[in-house]
Amino acid sequence: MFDQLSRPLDYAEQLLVRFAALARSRDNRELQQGLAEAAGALSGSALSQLYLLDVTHTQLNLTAQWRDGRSCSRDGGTLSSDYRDQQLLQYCLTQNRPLHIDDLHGSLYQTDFLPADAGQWRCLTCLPLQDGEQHVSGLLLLAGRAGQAFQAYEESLQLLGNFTLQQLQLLQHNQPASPPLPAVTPSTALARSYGLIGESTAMQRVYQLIGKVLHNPVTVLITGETGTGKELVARAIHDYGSRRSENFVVQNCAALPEHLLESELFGYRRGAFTGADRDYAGLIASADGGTLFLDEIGDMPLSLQAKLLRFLQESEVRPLGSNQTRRVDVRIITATHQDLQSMVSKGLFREDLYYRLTPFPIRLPPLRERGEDIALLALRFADEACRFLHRSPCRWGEGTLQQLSSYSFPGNVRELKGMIARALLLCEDNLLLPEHFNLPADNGPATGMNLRDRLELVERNLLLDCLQRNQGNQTSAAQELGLPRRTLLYRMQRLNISPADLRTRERHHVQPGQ
Ligand SMILES: Nc1ncnc2c1ncn2[C@@H]1O[C@H](COP(=O)(O)OP(=O)(O)OP(=O)(O)O)[C@@H](O)[C@H]1O
Repeated sequence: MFDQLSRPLDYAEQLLVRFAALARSRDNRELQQGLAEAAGALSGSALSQLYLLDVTHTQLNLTAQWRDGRSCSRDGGTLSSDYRDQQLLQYCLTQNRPLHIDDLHGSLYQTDFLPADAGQWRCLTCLPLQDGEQHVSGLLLLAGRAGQAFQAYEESLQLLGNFTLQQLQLLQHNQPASPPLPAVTPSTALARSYGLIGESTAMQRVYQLIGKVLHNPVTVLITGETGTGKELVARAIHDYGSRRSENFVVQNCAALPEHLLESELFGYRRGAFTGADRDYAGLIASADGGTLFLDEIGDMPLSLQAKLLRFLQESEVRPLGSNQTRRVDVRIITATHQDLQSMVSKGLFREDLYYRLTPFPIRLPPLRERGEDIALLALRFADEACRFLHRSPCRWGEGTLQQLSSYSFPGNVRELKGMIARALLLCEDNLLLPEHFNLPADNGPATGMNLRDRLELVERNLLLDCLQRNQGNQTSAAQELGLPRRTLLYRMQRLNISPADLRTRERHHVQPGQ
């Protein structure tokens, strides 16, 4: 474990001291901060961060940070981040594999979860951490401004991190139960809601549908706008179904370029392509006996769709570079915010795959169709957040919940959850008032576009601007954006940007900057 270190005995001694200090700690925050500090001090990294998953395992929160020799957990206001937008963090969590990046400038991954830094971050190591039940529940991240090798610390810091997570679990078990929620009496409906919040008729219908597929392996397609809880439903089907003791594996099909997605899903043999330095079984094989959740299935490239269809028909995988197939028993759940049927009619999605994926669709209603759930969700999220922040339960000022309930939430439940977390940090004396939610005066669904559509529009315009500035030269545009060229091409393909778009734009627009 210590063979790559220059002074292994000194290091082992310091490591023991840190283990002992963490074992003595009886306070959640102190434990988390203690781990971040220990990881930074032991590895000599300029930055160390600890991320922990919330109880639903869908939200990743930055809970402790140690930077340049001091703790700074409160630096950036709220430190929560939705990890689905952070491919690097998501990769380590869902694959349970450490990731080392020596040169962040040439990397494919976004790293905007790192604090802004004048000197810029050069290298990074991200380690998945497991709790007492061997579930991946957090991440320990190290970053440096100079080229440093953190690999040597991987094993020992992972042990220290796993130990800390187990200590946190022990502390939690010993804590008294939190007081009951005001005004919300748990109803029988909640008991049948598979961990999801909502008592509206629309959500009751969703619970009924979930109940129908728990104990059979039918393929399920979950549709709905962004942030409506699609992944949560997929997890519920797995967690409450007969496969719960096996793996639940998640892959976002929009998160990786085609060739990477293919090798992630189907695996590869050593030497199958440059960089394949070992055998890798792939996600489908690792979900054997369990469930594979393919999010954003509408973004899966056509050639890969053919391969997925073959897998669905034959239940066999063949890793890249291998001529041997392996039989697997995997339940597939897919999700999309797109209209797959119209994609089929436009030739963007295979019709045969569409029929294979949709024997049992579940549509998740947007929050504006179940306004009566908003207050319930808000109360529960506020309670969870107070517990997380070690505060007593908050109070709600007059009219606050009513005002919240009349907002149309383009970002759905995710937006509501973020709003509550922010309001709790802004409020005084634990009293939530309408002004803490920063709701726009007029919030009609005026544009008809949801958050994702709006973000895509911004990204599309940004890429077109940059391409136009570089006279359509993709290499220079990629350089200006600090992206590898293949990432730029991949994003252009996703956003349907073609040379014709650029020509049309040139005819109708003045040059950017003029
Ligand atoms: N009914 C619900 N009860 C409790 N929490 C919910 C519910 N619906 C969504 N959430 C929370 O909202 C956030 C977004 O949920 P989730 O990621 O499952 O949505 P999604 O539809 O898969 O989003 P995307 O389309 O962006 O992938 C998560 O933090 C999740 O825990």
